[in-house]
Amino acid sequence: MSLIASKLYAEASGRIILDVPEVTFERPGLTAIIGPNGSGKTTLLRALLGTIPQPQGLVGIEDRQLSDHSPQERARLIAYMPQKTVLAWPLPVHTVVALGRFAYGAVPQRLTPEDQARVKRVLAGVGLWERKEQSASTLSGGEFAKLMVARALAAETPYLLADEPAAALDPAQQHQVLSLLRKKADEGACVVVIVHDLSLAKDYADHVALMNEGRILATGSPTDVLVPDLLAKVYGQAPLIGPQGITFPRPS
Ligand SMILES: Nc1ncnc2c1ncn2[C@@H]1O[C@H](COP(=O)(O)OP(=O)(O)OP(=O)(O)O)[C@@H](O)[C@H]1O
Repeated sequence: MSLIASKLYAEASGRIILDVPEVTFERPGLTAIIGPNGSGKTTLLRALLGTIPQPQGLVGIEDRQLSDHSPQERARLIAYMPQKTVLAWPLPVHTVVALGRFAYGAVPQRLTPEDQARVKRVLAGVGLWERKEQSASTLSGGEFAKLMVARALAAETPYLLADEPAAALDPAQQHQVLSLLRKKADEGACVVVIVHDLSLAKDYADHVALMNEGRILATGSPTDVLVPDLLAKVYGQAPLIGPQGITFPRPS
């Protein structure tokens, strides 16, 4: 089982911002999408989800076109964590996570015992269970990012697309969040996650897709893709790759 997309394409302001003839994301598995700012990572996820219309493009999931699934089926199939989330109302933390159960017919004030257990489990998993009554609008940036992870995990979808879920987090919390996503993949899901920290890609991903100028330049295992020559092509300089991680030297 997998998510297979073909002929994904987008232009903006007369410029090609996405051109992906074919890409496959394995299930189970965790794929890290890496690439410099503006290389098309978010555009790729949005094209997969259909929020950027794809007249020629095809996105197949579980042997059917994503567009053939009803909205409720889609919500049970694929969860999306956007890079920026704005909450319309100052809802308590536990209610925000309960929203992740909507596809199962949950109403926040009347959760089934199964919904309640799931909400508790995911909030505890990101260390926010004690904050369940706090208004989500008062959480710190990092706490809010973890809340979004909890909401996505509450949906229990076999596919999860996450756009920089670790960007606002301190190093320890980054590992906590990536570990949760890793666990989801180990439990059978297809997790596609955009990360900027190449060490996280190396530590947690089964597959890495390297993007540049709207195209996927390379895909493969972290060992295949996270190599100095390839990375230097897109980041402009070769990183230092060692047991402690992948870092870029100060520009001289
Ligand atoms: N609606 C739009 N109009 C004009 N340009 C756009 C539009 N949407 C995206 N772009 C451009 O497309 C390019 C790819 O954007 P995208 O958000 O996919 O990059 P990214 O790799 O996710 O970047 P980052 O790492 O900075 O989040 C960028 O140069 C962006 O400015």
